[in-house]
Amino acid sequence: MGYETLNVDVSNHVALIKLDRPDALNALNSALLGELAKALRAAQHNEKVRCIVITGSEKAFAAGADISEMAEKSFIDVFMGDLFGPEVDAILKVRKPIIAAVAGYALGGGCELAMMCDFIIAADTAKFGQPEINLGVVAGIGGTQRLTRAVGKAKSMDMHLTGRFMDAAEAERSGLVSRVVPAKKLMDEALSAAGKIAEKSMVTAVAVKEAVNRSQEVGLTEGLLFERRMFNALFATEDQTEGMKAFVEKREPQFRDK
Ligand SMILES: CCCCCCCCCCCCC[C@H](O)CC(=O)SCCNC(=O)CCNC(=O)[C@H](O)C(C)(C)COP(=O)(O)OP(=O)(O)OC[C@H]1O[C@@H](n2cnc3c(N)ncnc32)[C@H](O)[C@@H]1OP(=O)(O)O
Repeated sequence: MGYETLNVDVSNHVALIKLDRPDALNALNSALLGELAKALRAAQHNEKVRCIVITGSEKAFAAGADISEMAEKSFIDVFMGDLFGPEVDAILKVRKPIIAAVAGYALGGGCELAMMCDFIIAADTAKFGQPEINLGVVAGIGGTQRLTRAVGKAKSMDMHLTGRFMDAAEAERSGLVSRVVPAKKLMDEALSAAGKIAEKSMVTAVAVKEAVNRSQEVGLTEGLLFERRMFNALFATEDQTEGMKAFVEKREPQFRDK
């Protein structure tokens, strides 16, 4: 499947999706977003794919929505056209784990895209920001909500109001990213993590993703109940039987549930 604005490669049960608009620092225009939605749907439906990695270039994961494209839009265009709504639905419907491998700029929609992934591995060159205020808008696909949940009100308010960027070290300290690696090792680290996930039980990985995401949506009591029902349910799977039997028999499990 050919793409104009992405490079997609599937190997070792991992789909690597590389944003490829280098001249615009991977600015997220409608063409790229349409192709990204298509690539994510393809990865979700491809039985060979068990984990997804989204990355950009050394200089930019994505420098945000494409400003030149947005500059032409009116209120009616964005309000009645549900600008970016379908694309956001596309990524949030993906049940397989998605890792964001971020080097360089992840700004505005680029930071929001990374935060919609399940976790972020950052190069030491990564710079995160929600500088929409400079353009006369607020973040439009989750920046004020997900960044605040990730790093707390103070830092989120600071970044949204001043438009300042957060470097990789601050992003790790703040809990926005799960780990920081030297830029040259970013892809090795991200693909290694994705490979490890791909070796796990698929049904269990999907359950983990749903349970952890639910913690961002509900209170503790409801979240604990959801987790408990998910734990109970997995005892109905062959992977739970195989996983626990393999441990007792001191051998590697051979997971099979999709
Ligand atoms: C299917 C799944 C998808 C699910 C997720 C959906 C995502 C949807 C995305 C839309 C989100 C909308 C809501 C969002 O909150 C709104 C925004 O994102 S607003 C944009 C926020 N970003 C910015 O404000 C950053 C703008 N860029 C800069 O400040 C600077 O470029 C920089 C990043 C600091 C780098 O500076 P420099 O190194 O000096 O480089 P240049 O500025 O010269 O840039 C090089 C080249 O790239 C072009 N460019 C850079 N950023 C953008 C951009 N955001 N849009 C368009 N073009 C951009 C720049 O114009 C230069 O091009 P040239 O002039 O050389 O032709």
